[in-house]
Amino acid sequence: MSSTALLPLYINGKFVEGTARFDNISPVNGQLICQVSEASAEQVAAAAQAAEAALHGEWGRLSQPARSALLHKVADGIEARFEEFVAAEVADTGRPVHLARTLDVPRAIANFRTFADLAATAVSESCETPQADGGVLFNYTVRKPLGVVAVISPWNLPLLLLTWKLGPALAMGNTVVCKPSEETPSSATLLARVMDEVGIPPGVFNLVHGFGPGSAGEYLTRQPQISAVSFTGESRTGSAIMKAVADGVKEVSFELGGKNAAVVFADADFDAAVAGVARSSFFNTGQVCLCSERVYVERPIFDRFVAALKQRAEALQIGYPQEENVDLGPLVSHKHREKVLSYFALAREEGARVVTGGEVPHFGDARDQGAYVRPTIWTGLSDNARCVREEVFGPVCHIAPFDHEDEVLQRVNDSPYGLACALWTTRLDRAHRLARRIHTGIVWVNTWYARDLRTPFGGSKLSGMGREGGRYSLDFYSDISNVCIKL
Ligand SMILES: NC(=O)c1ccc[n+]([C@@H]2O[C@H](COP(=O)([O-])OP(=O)(O)OC[C@H]3O[C@@H](n4cnc5c(N)ncnc54)[C@H](O)[C@@H]3O)[C@@H](O)[C@H]2O)c1
Ligand SMILES: N/C(=C\C=C\C=O)C(=O)O
Repeated sequence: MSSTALLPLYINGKFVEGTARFDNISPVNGQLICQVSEASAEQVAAAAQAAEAALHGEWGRLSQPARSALLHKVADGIEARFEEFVAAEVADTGRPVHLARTLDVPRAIANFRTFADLAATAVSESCETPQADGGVLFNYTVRKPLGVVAVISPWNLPLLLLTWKLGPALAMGNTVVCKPSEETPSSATLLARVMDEVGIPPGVFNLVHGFGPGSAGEYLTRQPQISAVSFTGESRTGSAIMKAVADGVKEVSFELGGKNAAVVFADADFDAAVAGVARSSFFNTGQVCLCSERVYVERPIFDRFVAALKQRAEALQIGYPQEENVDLGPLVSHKHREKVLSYFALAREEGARVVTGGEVPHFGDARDQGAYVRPTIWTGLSDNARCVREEVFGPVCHIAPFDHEDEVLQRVNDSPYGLACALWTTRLDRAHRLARRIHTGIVWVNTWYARDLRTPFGGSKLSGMGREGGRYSLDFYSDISNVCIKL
């Protein structure tokens, strides 16, 4: 993309420029990728008004099969532009090309197809209530659109997480105003082109770019037409959004931060556990809410595990996105790297032993102007250390030994977050027993980030509110009514 290009907004079926603009900078080499339109408060309001009007137009009259068929066309449109979406995601995030090709873009396609089909095949509940007079009440459930949904998404899996919300929101007949992260505007803008080409009616899908507080994100949460906010991002942002929509009592679905644990028992398949924890700690340069930043290893194998994970971490290839065997790209921005480096410094202050990493790699080429860090492993910190309790959101984990099942369960649950946990053990009786006692929304056993889109996804405590996935998404993105008929 030319550095003089300007990414537009998409409001009521038209591509328009914002009243201001901001730079989109490559995290690979610090170069300007393009400029991005920043939506004004008036433009965000226009998008919300267009979305409300569209509910009462052609879109509101479409049957469920017709709506689902249109969403399959959106998926077809993404497929037709597959490499363009890969390029957009790679440009903004610096991720390996092979990761965008195997995760981000395929999941965007799956998100639309899965929820188009789930909505088209969903059945509703009914029940009969005998009456004292011999009559019967016949009850049945109806799912109606919520209305206008604000979709606010983060930068770590930009297209995947935007479409994870868009798929069900549109499938259930809502209209949307989307505000992707200021760090990753490109793939959302390309999606607007697909929506336009497919013929999604004007106002059904709207895209506004900008920042959070005092910008498009905050403006969007304060629009009276919004019926619900589906947000993924930091926990403190979730709190701010909750305050913004409180007066209007708007529904919210929050997928927030995490400080997830991996627990490796001595009976685990050792090589599988090492490979699994290397993936769960360093995947996407540690920029996944589900990553394991806390690792607990049963004492008999602790030293051997630390040495093996160190070897794995040091073998990871840090490089340009298009390199065949690249494992890690940069962090998403210099600003985010400053946050991660601040935790690298804090860990030393808190007394960590830096097993590997903890610094910026030197390449001797353009990547030195990027936002790279080395994959990092700490040991030796107490459970109360900030680096063990606070989300870093980078390629880093702290490994601690444990001796007993009840001890490690207490330590895993001793967190203000409750998103995910990965257990590595061949004792499946123990895995089942622990899984129901771990306070997270997701527990993986001998795997990590394996996803079935029909399952509930979300976290407890500071990790979120509500569940999305399968029927949970159909329910969240619906206004559910009971109809009761006296027969
Ligand atoms: N639970 C999950 O499924 C999940 C998934 C991905 C990321 N995350 C979390 O997201 C965070 C990283 O993403 P991020 O840095 O983009 O998060 P962030 O909260 O800084 O920003 C997320 C989005 O919210 C917008 N925003 C910020 N402040 C806002 C406000 N006051 N009102 C309205 N919108 C606002 C941003 O512009 C962006 O589009 C990490 O904490 C990570 O754990 C969670
Ligand atoms: N919501 C999902 C992933 C979240 C990743 C967090 O960074 C998903 O896979 O559907």
